Amino acid sequence: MQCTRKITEDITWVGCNDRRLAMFENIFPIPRGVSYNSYLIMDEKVTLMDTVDASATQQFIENIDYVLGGRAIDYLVVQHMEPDHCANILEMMRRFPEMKIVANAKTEQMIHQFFEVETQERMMTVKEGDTLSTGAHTLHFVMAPMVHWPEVMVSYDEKDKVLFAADAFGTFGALNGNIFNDEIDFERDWLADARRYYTNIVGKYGVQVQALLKKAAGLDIQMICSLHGPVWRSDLDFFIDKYDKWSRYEPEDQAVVIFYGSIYGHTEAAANALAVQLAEQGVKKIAVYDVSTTDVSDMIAEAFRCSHIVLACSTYNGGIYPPMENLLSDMKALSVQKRTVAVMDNGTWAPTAGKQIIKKLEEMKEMTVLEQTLSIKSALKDERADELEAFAKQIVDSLQ
Ligand SMILES: Cc1cc2nc3c(=O)[nH]c(=O)nc-3n(C[C@H](O)[C@H](O)[C@H](O)COP(=O)(O)O)c2cc1C
Repeated sequence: MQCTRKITEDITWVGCNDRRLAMFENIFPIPRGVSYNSYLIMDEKVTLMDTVDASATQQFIENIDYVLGGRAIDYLVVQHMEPDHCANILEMMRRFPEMKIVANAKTEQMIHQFFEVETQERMMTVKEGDTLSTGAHTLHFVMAPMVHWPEVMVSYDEKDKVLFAADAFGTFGALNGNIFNDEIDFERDWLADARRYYTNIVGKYGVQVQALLKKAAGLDIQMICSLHGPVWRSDLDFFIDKYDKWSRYEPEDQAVVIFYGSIYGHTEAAANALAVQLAEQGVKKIAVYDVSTTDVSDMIAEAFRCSHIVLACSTYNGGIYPPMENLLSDMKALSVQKRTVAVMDNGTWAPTAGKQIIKKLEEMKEMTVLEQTLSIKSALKDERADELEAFAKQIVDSLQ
């Protein structure tokens, strides 16, 4: 049974949903699944925009067969060579022997790396600024290197004013029939996953995302069709603003997130006491996470969202408690920067985690480490309430 939706008069979503995959890229948990989006442009010439993951081939074929109604595909535009989008290139080549692959030179090279295939007669190589007319529609190709991978390009359809955005503006989460942003409550149900997708997958490449946003600003875009998640056809500025903020590493909220790493619960108790102290001093919407039980991708997303981060950590074999060390190394790898950080540590004989955490923060860009640290010997005692209050106050002062 086909499962498609019309996006415009000529363009149809022929993508697929995956609610079976547990880990996207075999690393990110996706309890809400994911969609692999692909789009068919029915014009004088028929164009397919990317394909889908190998696991979704059967549904994908049913979708395109239905929309094609016996016609053949003339062009396959390959915007991104990650296997969740390119896995069906060979299948399309076999089914449509006259079909040309429209892609840039880097993409062609990757096709040969991934597949055993002869492309000489099949390639239509494009570069920045090139166009492809399919009849009423004209696609403009815009290179977007490292807006996830080096070969990435996006395509702008002049007629329907659609930006086919490759992985940009994507999100985790399978589509539940409602594929348009105005059919869902994006902010309530999708934003956290969109943030987690962006920050963990593209977060490192803020400079390249900024370059793409600048190029896109010159286009009259009425619709954004990403390779994952909903199609945007209204309120585009909401999502573009998020991308702008995330790629400039500006926090979305003046807010405090506490990440604690605790073996036996005493550092956890201190983190909870700090959260209460912050609340008493007027801070709202405080977030607290246990680094041992929270997926690091969720914490990265929260680090991008919040202006202030508290790291509270037990010392472990003379080092930083490993789940906290993992978070710190991910923060550095994904270029988390421009945050204010307060550090609290614990140790029963030589609490050194705090110093080591600060050293790691110094390796990141523009991190402001608050002067006052709080070092605990095994358990935080009531007699140190004033110290905890002062530790909280410096955070509150820096929030203003
Ligand atoms: C395997 C292990 C290694 C530890 N290594 C150190 C250490 O090197 N230095 C230290 O001062 N405390 C060390 N500790 C003590 C922890 O930091 C201790 O659990 C903490 O002081 C109490 O806080 P918690 O209940 O939050 O874990 C270690 C504890 C464990 C279980």
